[in-house]
Parts: sequence; C-alpha cells; structure tokens
Amino acid sequence: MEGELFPRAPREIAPGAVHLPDWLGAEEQRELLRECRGWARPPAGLRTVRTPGGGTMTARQVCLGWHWYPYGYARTVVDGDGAPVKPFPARLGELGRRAVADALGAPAARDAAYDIALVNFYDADARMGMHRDSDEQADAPVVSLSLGDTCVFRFGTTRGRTRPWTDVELRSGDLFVFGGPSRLAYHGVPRVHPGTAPPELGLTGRLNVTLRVSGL
Ligand SMILES: O=C(O)CCC(=O)C(=O)O
Ligand SMILES: [Fe+2]
Repeated sequence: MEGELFPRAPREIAPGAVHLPDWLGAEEQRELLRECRGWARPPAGLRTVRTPGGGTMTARQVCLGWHWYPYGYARTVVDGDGAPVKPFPARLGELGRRAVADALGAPAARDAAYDIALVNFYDADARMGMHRDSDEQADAPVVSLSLGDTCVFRFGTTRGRTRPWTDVELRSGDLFVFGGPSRLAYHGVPRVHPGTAPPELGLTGRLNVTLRVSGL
C-alpha cells in the first residue's frame, strides 16, 4: 500500500497457511471487482444464506461452479431462486494455481483443478464466525482474495473454534492461502473496518473470493 513506512512482508501464519500482502495489483483488483459485480446479478446471484438453525449469515454470497449451501454443494441454487449455478471461469482456475505456486511453491499447485468460487460480500456490520471449509472432498489449498475494506481475518487451529489463533489484517489485493496441515483449520472474520477500501477501487464494503477444489 502506498504511504506504508515498511512494506508488509509475506508471512507463514501456520504450516501451510501463508499471507501474501498486495498480491493483486490495482488493475487486477478492478478487473476482479468488475467480474464480481456481474456474478452478483440474478439469476443465481448474490443471496442471503440461511443456516439450518434459523439464523442468517451477515455476509451475502454468490457461488460459481458449485453452489454452496449449509452444508453441502449442489448444481442449482437449492436454497434460493433454484437457477443453475454460474459456470466457474477458467481464468479463476489459472489465478488459483498461480496463487498457490506463489504462496506454497509450484509442486503444491500442480494438480489443483479449481472448480468452485465463493464470493462473500461484507458490509460494515457483516462478520463470519469461526468455521472450517470442510464440505469439499479434496485437500487442495483454499485460495482467498480480498477486495475493498480491510478486515480482521482470524486463523486458528484444526482442533476447535477457540484460541490459539492469529489475527491477520487482510487488505484489498491481499492473498491468503491455506492448505496442507492447515487446510481444515478454523477461521473467521470478526470485524471489517468500514471506509478503508482504496478510494480508486470504487467499492464500499469488502469482497472476498475463495477458490476451492470440490473433489465432486
Ligand atoms: O471473507 C473471508 O476472508 C473468509 C471467507 C471464508 O472463510 C469462507 O468463505 O469460507
Ligand atoms: Fe471459510
């Protein structure tokens, strides 16, 4: 980020979990945002996710490739408008492999055939509780790209939702990859900092795109 006294350094948060600050340049962020706006349109667009307990998730979501619902995957929006899920663009598969190669090294990326994108939109009050990404049947790393407002991303262990954890600030353009021994670690977003998006991006709020391999 401009104005930073020291550039933020790449950091291994846990074995197999790596934060690469400023991985997407300004133009790549604008392009991904443009695409997210298209994916968010109906049919099979941005929706509020209802959990089986009767609650709602505060981050709104749109899926590509496979539709995620609590707690599984389908080819249609079974808990929404019923439309077929939008296709997973090949470009995102390439982006995912490049991300894994940069974060974990080329061998980790070789066989990762990304086929799911979950796009979460957070307004100022949205959060995501501690959870594992455990509905996939493949152990390829999860690739997470952030756009817009800065958030606190909480990365814990595979043992449970509680401490120890590490709080990482994810800013617009940052990459976070978790695979290997951290693939099933609990993580969440306890807080978004409103008004911190780069003004030139033109986004109010935060978008996070996770790329996954379904194994389905
Ligand atoms: O918004 C984030 O940074 C995390 C999103 C997430 O954990 C998920 O979609 O499963
Ligand atoms: Fe997650």
